[in-house]
Amino acid sequence: MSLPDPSFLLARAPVVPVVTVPSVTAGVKLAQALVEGGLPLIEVTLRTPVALEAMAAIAAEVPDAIVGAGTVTRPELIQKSIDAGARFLVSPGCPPALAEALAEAPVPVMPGCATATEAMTLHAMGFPVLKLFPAESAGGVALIKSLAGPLPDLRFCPTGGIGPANVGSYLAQPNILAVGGSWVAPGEAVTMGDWEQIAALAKAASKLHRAAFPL
Ligand SMILES: O=C(O)C(=O)C[C@H](O)[C@H](O)COP(=O)(O)O
Repeated sequence: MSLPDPSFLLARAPVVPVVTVPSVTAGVKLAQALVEGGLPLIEVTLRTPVALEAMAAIAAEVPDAIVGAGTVTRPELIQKSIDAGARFLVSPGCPPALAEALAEAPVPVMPGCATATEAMTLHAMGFPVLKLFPAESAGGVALIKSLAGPLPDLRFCPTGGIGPANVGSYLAQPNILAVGGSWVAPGEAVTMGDWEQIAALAKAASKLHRAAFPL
């Protein structure tokens, strides 16, 4: 069985900003800055009360943004996210009931895994691209390289602990399509409304080279 494939979305940018929005207005401004910097894919974490509303506002007001929902930890968040305009879904981990519900979603999903067993379970369910989370503490680039041998068909979008210092080594792996991270939208810059800084960080990230998608 094959499920909707996130690869065509991830082809758009090497970095998926993982953003936590304090308000709807900040979410829209943040999305505009990220798009301006060249990062159209935006994962809005469902960690703040305004997250769904902010996602809907981004979908309506920032037409070049491709907004998705992150921190999808419970099945009931799937339809709510899609109703709010999410075009992809991301989960930090994947207990069986959540994995089964995500496998029914009509949009591409990147379910989270951190071990070979979790990756194999999700792959057997038909998910073609997995989030590796928390990437750095779970084993980082070494883990991704190790998984490439026995699981050559799997592709990853690692997230957690990735930043300017190590992003290049992740994107050099052919089984990594893109990485996720919050470093392009630092909380302080969001709070201060420093959209120029965020656009500049996004611009630098958008130019990163990926082994999986030769430019
Ligand atoms: O909220 C979720 O769904 C998550 O899975 C966690 C995020 O992906 C990480 O918090 C981003 O990691 P950092 O770039 O290290 O900040």
